[in-house]
Amino acid sequence: MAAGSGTRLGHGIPKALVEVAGTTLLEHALHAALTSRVAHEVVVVLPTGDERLHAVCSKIAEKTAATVSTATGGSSRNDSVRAGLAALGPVDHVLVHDAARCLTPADVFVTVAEALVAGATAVVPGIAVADTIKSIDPAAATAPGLAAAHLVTGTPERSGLRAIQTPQGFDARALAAAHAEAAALNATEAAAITDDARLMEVAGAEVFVVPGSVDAFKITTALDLLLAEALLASRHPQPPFQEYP
Ligand SMILES: Nc1ccn([C@@H]2O[C@H](COP(=O)(O)OP(=O)(O)OP(=O)(O)O)[C@@H](O)[C@H]2O)c(=O)n1
Ligand SMILES: C[C@](O)(CO)[C@H](O)COP(=O)(O)O
Repeated sequence: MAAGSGTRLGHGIPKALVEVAGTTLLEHALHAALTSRVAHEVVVVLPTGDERLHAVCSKIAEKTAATVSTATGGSSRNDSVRAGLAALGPVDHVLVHDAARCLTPADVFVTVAEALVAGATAVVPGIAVADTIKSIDPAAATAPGLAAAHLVTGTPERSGLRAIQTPQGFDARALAAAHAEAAALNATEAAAITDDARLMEVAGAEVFVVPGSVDAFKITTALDLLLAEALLASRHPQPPFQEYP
């Protein structure tokens, strides 16, 4: 998924085109996906008409035996996922990945794919939560003199929480059906669906969490980009990547 605008990153270009260690986020993401060898077909969902990102996909397509094609994303991540699914050929399983999580190690793709092959309908990578998480009611009135404060409504037990990442893996037909049902959601309901696994939960499917990676963080703000640069400096091989499986 590479059709986002990268507003929070603030580079004024699609986030997938932003570079880390001289290579675009998109190429980093595709490098991991292709290195994992779990996919024979890759559909890259891009912003409307961005030739630079199409050029990245064309360059990579020449270096891999996998089929690499593109689709045009929509105004929301869910719209973009639907566009990608529509462009995919007939498959049993599908992994949906955020290009923004471009440093996700290849073995996370393998872990998700293996769980699908073992029979899971929906599988997401996740990591333990380091912070204490509290729920709030954003709509509740704040106390006088506490304008920026929100009343805490609960503290879920941290051991029962996971920070969820991508790639998220699914039975392809089940995911397509869940997305078809989601088209009937109103804007508020749709905005509450922040990952594909939630759609599957709403559709009544069992969703399993498998181990993710701290390297699979989502590049959202400038701080994340600094972290990505530091992480890449510790990795080998360094980009640019010369070949793909
Ligand atoms: N309409 C959209 C929105 C998001 N995405 C993708 O979904 C992933 C997660 O989205 P996010 O991190 O929010 O990316 P942006 O939407 O680009 O970021 P922002 O919200 O800051 O604009 C990203 O890989 C992004 O490219 C997408 O394909 N289509
Ligand atoms: C799909 C996701 O990366 C799982 O954590 C996350 O929900 C994407 O959120 P965003 O607001 O669309 O970046």
